[in-house]
Amino acid sequence: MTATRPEPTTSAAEAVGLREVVEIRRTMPPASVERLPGYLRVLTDLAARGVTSASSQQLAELAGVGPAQLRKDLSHLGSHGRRGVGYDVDTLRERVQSALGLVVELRVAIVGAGNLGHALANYSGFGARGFTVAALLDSNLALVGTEVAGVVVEDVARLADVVRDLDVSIVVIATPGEHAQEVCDVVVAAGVREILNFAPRALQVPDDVELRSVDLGSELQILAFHSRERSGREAAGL
Ligand SMILES: NC(=O)c1ccc[n+]([C@@H]2O[C@H](COP(=O)([O-])OP(=O)(O)OC[C@H]3O[C@@H](n4cnc5c(N)ncnc54)[C@H](O)[C@@H]3O)[C@@H](O)[C@H]2O)c1
Repeated sequence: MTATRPEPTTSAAEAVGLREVVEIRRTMPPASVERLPGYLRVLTDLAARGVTSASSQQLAELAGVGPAQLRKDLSHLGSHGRRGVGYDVDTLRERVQSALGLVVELRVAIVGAGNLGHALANYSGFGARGFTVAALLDSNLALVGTEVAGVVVEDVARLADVVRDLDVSIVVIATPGEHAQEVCDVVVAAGVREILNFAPRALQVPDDVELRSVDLGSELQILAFHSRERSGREAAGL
């Protein structure tokens, strides 16, 4: 494993302060939290283009939300745009990053180095959003020792060591569904509290573990439902 630990960045933490971050997390409505990654993406793009300030109208348009919604969400961070000037892009970006806990780069391990594991490990966009794929693990010994995107695949039997040694805080499960719960149990036992599951299984985790599941198939089915509904309405002349 060649990955080195990232240097902690303190500027964002200083900008908001740990106690304030805890308070923001406690009081911010979950729906507002869900929109923060979108705001962060917009602010990161603007900063990369050298834009230093932006109005709520501009930010809202880029993020695909209403300006009133955006102002309300950002007010939970204690950020209020200045009339005629708007928001300072760098300061707001630091606040959003800080509220999301991205003051240090978070280290992710992917369990399952198959098609999906490869695709995720090769995705170059994580770095810009505060994540490093630090480890890739698999039970297939033919894959162990091979390299994907500069990361050497480890035996999943070493998961607890890898989590500890590489300071992994988020694990992505990309194994077949029938193995996902056993993998999940090992991940939880290794002390990981944030899990992103791609396997088509409803996983059971303790209350203090945050589990999110991604299911592109369900998303497509929902789009298919809307497509059918629209065709039906059009056919009926409604
Ligand atoms: N959520 C989505 O939108 C979405 C999209 C694509 C795939 N998937 C799911 O992601 C999973 C992976 O898909 P894929 O195409 O990469 O499959 P794949 O068969 O190419 O890869 C699965 C990998 O998991 C490994 N594995 C099996 N059991 C394991 C265990 N106990 N511990 C560690 N590794 C183990 C296998 O050796 C293999 O390398 C599947 O469950 C699939 O249904 C979900």
